[in-house]
Amino acid sequence: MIEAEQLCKVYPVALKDPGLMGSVRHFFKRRFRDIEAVKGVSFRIEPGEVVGFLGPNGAGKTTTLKMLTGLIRPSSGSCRVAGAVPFRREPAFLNQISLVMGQKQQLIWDLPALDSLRINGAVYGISDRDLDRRIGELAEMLSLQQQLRQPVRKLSLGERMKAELLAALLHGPKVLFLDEPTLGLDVNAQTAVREFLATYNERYRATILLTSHYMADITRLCDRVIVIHYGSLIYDGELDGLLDRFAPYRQIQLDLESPRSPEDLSRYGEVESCDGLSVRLLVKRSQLTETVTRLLADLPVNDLRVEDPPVEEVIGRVFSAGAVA
Ligand SMILES: Nc1ncnc2c1ncn2[C@@H]1O[C@H](COP(=O)(O)OP(=O)(O)OP(=O)(O)O)[C@@H](O)[C@H]1O
Repeated sequence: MIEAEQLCKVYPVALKDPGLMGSVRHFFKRRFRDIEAVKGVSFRIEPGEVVGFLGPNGAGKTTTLKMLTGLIRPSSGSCRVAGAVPFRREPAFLNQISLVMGQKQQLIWDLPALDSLRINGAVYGISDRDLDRRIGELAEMLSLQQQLRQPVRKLSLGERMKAELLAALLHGPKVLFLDEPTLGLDVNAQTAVREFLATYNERYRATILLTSHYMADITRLCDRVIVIHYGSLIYDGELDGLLDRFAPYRQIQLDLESPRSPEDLSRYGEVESCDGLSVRLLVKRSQLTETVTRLLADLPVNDLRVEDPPVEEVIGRVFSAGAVA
């Protein structure tokens, strides 16, 4: 459904010195610098897959999404989405895709969302009957029936994002590109959007490529993740595989009956924190059983818990390692 082959994007950026003299010089002699935002990225996504697209700020995620949706042309390489070349922006292609950007909105601020939805319906040539049915179906899935009659500016951020999703899905796209769909939402609204996307994918088998800085979105929705860093692909595979590979440590949380010094504890593993009775140790996965046995034998342990480090931390480690899968 989505194929990218050695996709590259170079942005020429004008260089201008500050101040009036800088502007004058720039007027007569323009200088440019090339920014390689995406450098030879290749991947393939099958119909119905939900794939997380991860990378630190400036990695090239939005640029890649813009190329896949035909908003910008690749500098080199090629891509196909739903069998079409995105940059040609043919109606048959546009009818099959949707792009939702968390920080951009398409609904008209002063009108009720329902009016914007009717405009979208007309743009996509959806009959009134089909449009009403589709709005009803999606509004029910999003629990948004009441709010559609209010001006968009009066909706909460979460309600607005739900209405944006409704607008983006009116024409029943087969491929959905989501750029930070839960950005800035509170925890409840994030969960609602996430659950809606999971149900939508299950019900309609839509293919979804999703970027998000919230790991809960990724762990709930995506089995597979693609990670890019400085414009290059550094991992494409199962989320679990990524965690196994980049989380070789496990965390042991200890409650002790009598305090021990960090120096004492360092022979069991890396001491992450130690405030007397409560201790957090990092231990290599391969040495976990042996270390737990030693801790229980040597120390007055009241309670012991073994935990995986948070996914955010693991992904952070992947970014800084910049390793290729
Ligand atoms: N229109 C543009 N002109 C020049 N440079 C650009 C343009 N758009 C993006 N860039 C640069 O390309 C690089 C990749 O940007 P992009 O927005 O694709 O990253 P991103 O992974 O989506 O980041 P974020 O997570 O912060 O949204 C950045 O260095 C950015 O400054």
